[in-house]
Amino acid sequence: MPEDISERRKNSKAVDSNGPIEVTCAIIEKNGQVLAAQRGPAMAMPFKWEFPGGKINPGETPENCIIREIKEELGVEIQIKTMLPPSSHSYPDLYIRLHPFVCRITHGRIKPAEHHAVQWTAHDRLLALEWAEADVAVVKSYLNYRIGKQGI
Ligand SMILES: Nc1nc2c([nH]c(=O)n2[C@@H]2O[C@H](COP(=O)(O)OP(=O)(O)OP(=O)(O)O)[C@@H](O)[C@H]2O)c(=O)[nH]1
Repeated sequence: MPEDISERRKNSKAVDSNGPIEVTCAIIEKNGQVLAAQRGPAMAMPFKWEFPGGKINPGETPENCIIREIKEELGVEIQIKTMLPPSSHSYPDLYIRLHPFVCRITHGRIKPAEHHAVQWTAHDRLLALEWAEADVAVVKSYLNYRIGKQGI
């Protein structure tokens, strides 16, 4: 991976306190589609679409974080296929860095515990969704990755 987050966390408290909140997200693939998740009405950015995931806990690797978050949020186990480059975004009150993992489900049936809705979405429909701002760059990065891999 391009950057060792836990190493950076250990080495620099100052960078940490001013740096982005590190968030993992899962781009879960199945049959040429991707799972998008819709935020609920009571959440920040209500009804925006995002990739399931969440904040990296202290001492946790990004890989362990995404596996834990997907179990908590969707009730399934995943296998990581690859990771895409991290993508930073500043909201007015929040600075985050998203760490996207391309994954597949290995066990279980999806049962969303936190999201308003989830939707399998074809690649050519992805950009039509109303994504949380930070995710637009992630979607584009994913589509470029797919084009580079095999064409879509
Ligand atoms: N999980 C996730 N969070 C995203 C995405 N895009 C994006 O801007 N975010 C933001 O990143 C932050 C992640 O927080 P979260 O609420 O999902 O993480 P969490 O479950 O660990 O949080 P919590 O324990 O505080 O509830 C939120 O402010 C969320 O709005 C995305 O694609 N996936």
